Amino acid sequence: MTEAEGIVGEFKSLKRSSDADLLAMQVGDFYEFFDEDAEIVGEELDLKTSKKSSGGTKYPMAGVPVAELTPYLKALVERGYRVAVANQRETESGHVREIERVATPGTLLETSDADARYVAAIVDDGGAASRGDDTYGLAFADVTTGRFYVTGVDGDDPRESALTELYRFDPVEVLPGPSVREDDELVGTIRDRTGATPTLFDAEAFAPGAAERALTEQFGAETVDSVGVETDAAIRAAGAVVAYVEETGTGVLASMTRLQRYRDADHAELDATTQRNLELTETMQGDRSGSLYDTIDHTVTSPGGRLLKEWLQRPRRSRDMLERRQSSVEALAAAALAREELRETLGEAYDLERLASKATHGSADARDLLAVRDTLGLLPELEAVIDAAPQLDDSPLAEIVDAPDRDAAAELRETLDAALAEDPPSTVREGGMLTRGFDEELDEIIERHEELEEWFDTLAERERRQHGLAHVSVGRNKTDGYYIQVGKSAADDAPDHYENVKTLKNSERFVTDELEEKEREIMRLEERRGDLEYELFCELREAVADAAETLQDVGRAIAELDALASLAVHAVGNDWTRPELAEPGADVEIEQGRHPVVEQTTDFVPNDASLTDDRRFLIVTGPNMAGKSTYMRQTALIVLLAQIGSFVPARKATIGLVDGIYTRVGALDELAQGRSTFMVEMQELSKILHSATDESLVILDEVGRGTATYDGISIAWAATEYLVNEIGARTLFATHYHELTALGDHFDSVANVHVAADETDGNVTFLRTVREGPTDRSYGIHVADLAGVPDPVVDRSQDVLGRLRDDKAIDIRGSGGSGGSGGETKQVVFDVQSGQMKTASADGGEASQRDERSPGRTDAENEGRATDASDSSAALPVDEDAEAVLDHLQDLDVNETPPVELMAKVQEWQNKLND
Ligand SMILES: Nc1ncnc2c1ncn2[C@@H]1O[C@H](COP(=O)(O)OP(=O)(O)OP(=O)(O)O)[C@@H](O)[C@H]1O
Repeated sequence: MTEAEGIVGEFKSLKRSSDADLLAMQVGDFYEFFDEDAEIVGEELDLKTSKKSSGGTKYPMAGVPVAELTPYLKALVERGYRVAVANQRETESGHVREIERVATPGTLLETSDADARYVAAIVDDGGAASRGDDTYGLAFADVTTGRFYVTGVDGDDPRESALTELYRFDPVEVLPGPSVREDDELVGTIRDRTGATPTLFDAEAFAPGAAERALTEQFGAETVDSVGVETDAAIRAAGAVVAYVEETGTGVLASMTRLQRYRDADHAELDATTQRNLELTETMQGDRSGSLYDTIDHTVTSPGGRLLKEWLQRPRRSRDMLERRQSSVEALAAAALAREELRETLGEAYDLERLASKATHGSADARDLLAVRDTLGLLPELEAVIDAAPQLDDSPLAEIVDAPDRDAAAELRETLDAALAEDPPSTVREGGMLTRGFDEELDEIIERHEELEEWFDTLAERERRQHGLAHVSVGRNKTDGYYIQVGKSAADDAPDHYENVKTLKNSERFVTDELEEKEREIMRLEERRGDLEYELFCELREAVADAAETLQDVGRAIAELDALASLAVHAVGNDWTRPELAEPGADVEIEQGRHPVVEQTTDFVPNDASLTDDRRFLIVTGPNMAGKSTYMRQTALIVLLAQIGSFVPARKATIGLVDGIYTRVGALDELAQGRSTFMVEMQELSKILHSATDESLVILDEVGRGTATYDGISIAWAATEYLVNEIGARTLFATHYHELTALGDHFDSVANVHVAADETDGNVTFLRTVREGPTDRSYGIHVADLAGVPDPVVDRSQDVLGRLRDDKAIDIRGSGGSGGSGGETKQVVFDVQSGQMKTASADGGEASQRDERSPGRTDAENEGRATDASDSSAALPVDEDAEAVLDHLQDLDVNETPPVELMAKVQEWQNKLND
């Protein structure tokens, strides 16, 4: 077998032993890909492929230098490949190659972006699903920082809760458990919502026994017990993630020191839809810029930024902890100079969590350790800044900086300080990383090395003097080693013991025995120095890895200070105030509140919002574009900000804490996912009606808009009753269905407000002011005009609207309209009973039969009269069919009928009436 055959054969058998998509195998100074892998890599990365002969066959081959593997690996993983990496080791019997790791999206350590990279596992509690009370277990590990979270979700809609958790962590790779992987729809939704790559990991790893073993081995049985990972599914998910991280060989298990179980009782529920609707981390268009996070983020470190984002996505419910954050923000807001000093110091911090993780998997170099040293060194500085400012010193900030194990941190810092050279190279094998005085043997080597260097440095001068040589110099290069170089003109004077090794155009190169001996010595020293330094460096790196937990604590303290300072900066710069926090479920009262994002770019008109016992449910009306959505979102955002411990954009605010914020806002285009907009709207409504409690905040924007007017009104009406009677959530409900404002008269806790607009001589001015009571007009046509709808259409709609208002028949313009024949003008009336247009005779025909007191209005009539629900059936025209429909309607229990069924029924009745 030739060498090449051997290598391709070895490649293939290694490849077979792994389930990776591609294999990069080290062959000397290169990582090589062969055969199909070479073709894929060549194509994906635009890499040149060559041919390697093997057993009469030519195989494609592509290679990258060992030192340059990282960017290639990253690019391949980002394109969705799992890449196994086989390294070459020298043994007495030759090269041995073994797969040491598999790089996958979730275990790719070589990342430069600041966001966390989670690998997640999701486990379905098996057979329980059929009993309708299934539980999902979820685990998340960020291999770049060692963070590890685990949870179990159940409740009414565990599937949705599981998806919400996944959306929140936004993993890059997901390991679906055995039954989840058969659930194509779930796996598809996970992929759609998170963009994570699903990986089918060994089903065995998800088995309860194996998973529990992996978990206790990693974190210790006591930790697992005390953290209370009680559900089987959670243990299975967590165990599988541990096993996966171990199997992919990243070597970061050691940095996963803490198992964090988060309980939902600690957090306010904020589902994926609401996070999107409130544009927390990206806008509805998917831009980061213009999101709440983007607006309020003034952090100066990436861990600080990560933490602030996490706070926004996971608001808290504990008043105590929030008030502590508030006090810190308040102190930082008051002490401007100290705050800036603190931020300046924080700005020098490196990402300790990431560095700890790099140290544990052995990829940290001396510069990384220097970064650890310097960042640890910031702790006393931060403490000094806090100590020196009385406001800060009296605040919880002092405890934050004191929380990590300060002695351990100081000790590690000193060790690193005593060891590391000030400007180390990025290589770890060639010496130069450690400082003098750290190791005696190393010092001796360095000293002797310096002596020899000195000897070489002065050699030319000595030779010149001793042998009277002109034009002599001493140099060193890779091929010739050290040499004495003499200019051509003086070469003849070279002494006899000079041995010529090379002739160049203008000079000759010589060596001497002494020079060669010194050269051998300096090479020996350099090799020894490289080895010794590497050895000592590895010990040092291990000491850092051993202190991973301390580093994570310090990193966390720095992140927290940074996030709090960021909140203070924003509060001061935007005139925000500290909200008063009240009991869960208590009143929300906001004076002169503003929208935190819109106020950045607009001359914002502040508004009050008060959700108190006699007005827990606000119906918000007002013309299109008036500012209803803005008003509702700003209320939700102010509550959210209060629940991360931030100040809020308002003159004054009291926030009764919420256990969750639920929103149903606008129509997202989900048609791509094969669901109709109205179906999505109803699913979101259904989720809210299932999940909200009397401690929740609910924001509904135009529920029911996506269907026929009557269905819409009915659903909105029934949902309101349910929210008021059964749930009692604090709610803001914007609607164009003027009919709903009548609910204010029926329920003590329902109140009407409207966003005001002025109309003078047909010109509408939006006042952006929220006033009590329902609106009287809608101004939809004015908005159409603003939007550039052609004048004839705008004018014509004015005309139609006028006729509708006056209950007059409308003439159908043009010819060939439905029922029209050749150019003749027809008249129609809008029959409010059927929701249909009916052709009218010239004298008003059917129109005259209409019941003038009918309550229903069309969309275009929203500005119309309030409905008196109580007499709405009083004078309906009744024929046999209509009577049957009415009977059905009366018998129907709206609360008990699913929306889809309701739709079908309404459709059926309409058909009947049309017939
Ligand atoms: N209080 C305010 N001060 C200044 N500008 C505002 C205020 N409220 C809303 N706006 C601006 O008014 C515009 C319309 O607001 P918004 O979308 O909230 O209206 P809307 O009543 O919900 O409209 P529609 O009924 O058509 O959905 C937005 O561009 C917004 O920035």
